[in-house]
Amino acid sequence: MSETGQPVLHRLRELIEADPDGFARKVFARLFGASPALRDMFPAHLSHLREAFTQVLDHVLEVLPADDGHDDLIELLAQLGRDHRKYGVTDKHYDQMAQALVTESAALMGTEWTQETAETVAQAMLLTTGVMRGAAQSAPGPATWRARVVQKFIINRERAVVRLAAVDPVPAFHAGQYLETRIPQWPYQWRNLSPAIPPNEAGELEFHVRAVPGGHVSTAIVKETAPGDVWTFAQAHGTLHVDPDRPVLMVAGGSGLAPLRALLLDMAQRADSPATHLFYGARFPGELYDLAVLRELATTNPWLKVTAVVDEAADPWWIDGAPAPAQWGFEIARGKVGDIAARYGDWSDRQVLIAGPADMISSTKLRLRLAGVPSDRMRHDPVHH
Ligand SMILES: NC(=O)C1=CN([C@@H]2O[C@H](COP(=O)(O)OP(=O)(O)OC[C@H]3O[C@@H](n4cnc5c(N)ncnc54)[C@H](O)[C@@H]3O)[C@@H](O)[C@H]2O)C=CC1
Repeated sequence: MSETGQPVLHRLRELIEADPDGFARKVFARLFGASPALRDMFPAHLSHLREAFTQVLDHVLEVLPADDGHDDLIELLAQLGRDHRKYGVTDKHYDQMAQALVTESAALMGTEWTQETAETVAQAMLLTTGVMRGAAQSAPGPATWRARVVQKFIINRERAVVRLAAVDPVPAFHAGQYLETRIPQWPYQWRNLSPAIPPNEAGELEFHVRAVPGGHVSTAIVKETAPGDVWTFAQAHGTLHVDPDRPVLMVAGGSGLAPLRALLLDMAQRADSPATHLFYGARFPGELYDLAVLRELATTNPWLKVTAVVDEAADPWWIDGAPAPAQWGFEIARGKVGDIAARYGDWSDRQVLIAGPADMISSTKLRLRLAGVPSDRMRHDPVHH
């Protein structure tokens, strides 16, 4: 960035900050005016999109004139470019976006818009969209791929297990990662879902889903998904993994078991799996439906130990006829799964993997840190509150 460029981008940032959403609205109006078909690729309500857009733009205008942070900015923009492939965004749209950004910046800067200002702003916007476009172009594999629902099991009124078979070639991903997922009932919504089995050559996928209160997509999966539905997947993300040279502590809350289960199934196929203790928590005994599978895994894999944890001793009326978890032979503790795990023993030499609801992840981390586990040895997926 040239020295004269710095104040220009600072000034533009300041002007946008006065009404970021208004600026975003005008940029998108211009963009969708140039490419009406693009509007159809996004959800009906664009407030989230505008919010994400203004955050990124603010970050760009802050970091570009700064002395450092450029590498992280480039990586962020590259990731954003790869993320946008699933919306059908093409090269032409990046040109239109850069143009819309420059035109709206000019309108906002009014009399401050000189030839030099114009050049600085155009350069910044072309760099931003150029990095996104470049990353999208060089991303390996297709933007999206599909799989068909072949089976669905209703566990109880809130939970279901869904099995799918891929209809397209499956891009490489690892056990423990999560996939950007779209279901036909909510065609514009993407959600991150963690497969509960490792990727395999047959292209089989399995998901364990709880209909979270107010969650449209998870509720549709539990209530409406049926064999024959075609789901669309985009990128795989996440860095949950097991290092073979250190014993493992896993803490799973509810459907957070999914990625850890995929890792355990993967570990069961290897010879060098480290000693692993899994704490599997649910609110009620009747929700510990996966203990049968874990029993089988633990029986054939002596490195695995499982402790089941429940919040409540008895099931509510709506959990009816679930098998009693004691029959699987695991110890069953009562309390919050993270508290029980932290109190159970000395984990200071362990690598720790945590998955589950956001509050469960943060409280489990805190407990374990107080119990002597270094933070940098605990892994979990990004948490969105
Ligand atoms: N990769 C991951 O980390 C995954 C995360 N999830 C997340 O899990 C959630 C769904 O899980 P559910 O089955 O509904 O779990 P749930 O609400 O039934 O809770 C299950 C366990 O988490 C513990 N827990 C819940 N809230 C807690 C809190 N505030 N503090 C401490 N412990 C708490 C409970 O004690 C229980 O043992 C969704 O929000 C979903 O996004 C789901 C799959 C994968």
